[in-house]
Amino acid sequence: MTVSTRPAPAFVPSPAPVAEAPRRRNALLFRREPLLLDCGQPVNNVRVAYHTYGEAREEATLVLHALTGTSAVHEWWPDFLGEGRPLDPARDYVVCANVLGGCAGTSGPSELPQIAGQDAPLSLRDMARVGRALLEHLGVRRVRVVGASMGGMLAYAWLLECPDLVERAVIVGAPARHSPWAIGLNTAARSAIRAAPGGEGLKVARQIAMLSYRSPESLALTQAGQRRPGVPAVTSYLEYQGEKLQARFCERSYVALTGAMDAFSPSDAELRAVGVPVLVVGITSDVLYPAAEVRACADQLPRATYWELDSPHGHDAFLMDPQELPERVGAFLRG
Ligand SMILES: CC(=O)SCCNC(=O)CCNC(=O)[C@H](O)C(C)(C)COP(=O)(O)OP(=O)(O)OC[C@H]1O[C@@H](n2cnc3c(N)ncnc32)[C@H](O)[C@@H]1OP(=O)(O)O
Ligand SMILES: N[C@@H](CCO)C(=O)O
Repeated sequence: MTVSTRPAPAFVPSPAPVAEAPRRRNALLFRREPLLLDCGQPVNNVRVAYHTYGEAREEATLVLHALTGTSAVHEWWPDFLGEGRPLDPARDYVVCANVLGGCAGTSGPSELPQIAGQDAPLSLRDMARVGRALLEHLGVRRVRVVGASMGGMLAYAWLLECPDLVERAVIVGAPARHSPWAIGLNTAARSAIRAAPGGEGLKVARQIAMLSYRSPESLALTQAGQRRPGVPAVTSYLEYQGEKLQARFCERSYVALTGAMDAFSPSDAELRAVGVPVLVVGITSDVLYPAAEVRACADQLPRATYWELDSPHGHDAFLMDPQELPERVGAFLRG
């Protein structure tokens, strides 16, 4: 593994946003042959919601979103997408799809099989196979993959499941497998959902998760003191974040996607067989996926470059405080 210590190349982002309002589209896939899920269940007619940016080409950059993300990259990663940025629609064909089992347009648990009255478990490899079908639908033959958080774990799944398609990958703030700590946090979140279905549990799940997406230092910087008399700022912050997620996300998707992440467990041999260059980025204050853990996974990849984003803001620093991350990613993608 190479550890990158070089200063990033000069990069001057344009202040201009993406020019046209991008439109979400749907593709109906697996109409004839079903998708065979890893759990053994077949699924026909999988709807995939996706955004594209730039002119259609046979080579694309595929962006993989995080747990509660959507295909609308322009909404959640503006530092990365746009003129002069690492994903530049004037130069690149950028594709992002909502994952199988999500709740932002792609077929979710209510449209997928059940086993013994429970939603069938989904895997990250199932999601990669659906992504491959979308690329075929779009006429894309080769991709550079960029994913953060759950999207980073999904990038590992792409490397293993579709090695013929991926020419390089960027993995930000993600391990190849969940630690007991990460599974424990998700277990507590799912327990909250099961204990209080209908929305209250999802709010608690988000509060638990938010603590793992920030850091002690970040909360000390942003949520010290009281918001209103007698109410610690962090308490009202977590309550508000719980309300916000409950308004925009689905608890069955939350259970399905966290379950898929927890179950993903590629072998060391699979990781050692990855043949393409991969940029792996750890975040110094990430308490969910500590940088050492992210780096240890990079160590398994024969052609990995590792770099660390130095931020006090924890796991979500890739969204809140990316600093020179866009330049690093842009330079790596350009090869
Ligand atoms: C790769 C991917 O796909 S990532 C997917 C992207 N995910 C999303 O876009 C959805 C998830 N969003 C997030 O995780 C966050 O919004 C982030 C990381 C993007 C930004 O985090 P932050 O800068 O801390 O902003 P965050 O949204 O957490 O908090 C700010 C909000 O909390 C409110 N707030 C802040 N402090 C408090 C407080 N003490 N009490 C109550 N409310 C508070 C603010 O008023 C603001 O409200 P608004 O959202 O209505 O404007
Ligand atoms: N905060 C982001 C990243 C979590 O991994 C999300 O809600 O999807």
